Amino acid sequence: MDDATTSVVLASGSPRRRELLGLLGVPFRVLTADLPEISEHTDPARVAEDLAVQKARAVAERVDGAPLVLAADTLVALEGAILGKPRDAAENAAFIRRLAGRTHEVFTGVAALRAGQVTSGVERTEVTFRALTDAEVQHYAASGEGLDKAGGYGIQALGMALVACVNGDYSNVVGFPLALVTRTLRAHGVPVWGETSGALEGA
Ligand SMILES: Cc1cn([C@H]2C[C@H](O)[C@@H](COP(=O)(O)OP(=O)(O)OP(=O)(O)O)O2)c(=O)[nH]c1=O
Repeated sequence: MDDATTSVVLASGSPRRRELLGLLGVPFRVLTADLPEISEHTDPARVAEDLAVQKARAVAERVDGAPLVLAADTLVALEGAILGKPRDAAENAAFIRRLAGRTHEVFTGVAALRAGQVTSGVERTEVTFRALTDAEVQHYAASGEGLDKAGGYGIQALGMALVACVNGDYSNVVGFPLALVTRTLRAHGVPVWGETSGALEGA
């Protein structure tokens, strides 16, 4: 397969997504587009998928040739409410207080677009926070770690200390569900881990 059909553009400014896509051994470049994260949907799974498609489309408009443009969007849902990124430390503390002692869902939508053809999917993981004291909530919010993250926490760093249990794909919580991304890349003919076409038939 030549380079034109296997080249991948990651439509994301997230360092986590860059790192996780790197684990799959897929060469890629990064291109981002600023867009307001607004969806006409209300169901969290549909919102995450829709925003991923919007991000992929916005970047695809700016690329030459026909690379595969890959985008993702992560959000946290608690009892029907969607928690995006907190505006400041006070809102971050409010998010963490709401999540404490409860189970919430993390949805990441993944979209892949090439030459106007888009495929998309969504992954869901349940995360349960342990009960937290007010001092713990304040300590975490003051760290600033959660400010650029959906739900106001990062499970891959200090936020790990808030978590009692994870049910589902861990990489989905970090923002890039590797099993779904692998399936998506293969469906578009992009080899993962240096495999040759057909080497992992049916995987
Ligand atoms: C819940 C959780 C989210 N996150 C991150 C993943 C996403 O980067 C971010 C959610 O915001 P997104 O809007 O999904 O992504 P982004 O703005 O960081 O990057 P881009 O749109 O350019 O791709 O929250 C973690 O890193 N750890 C976590 O535990």
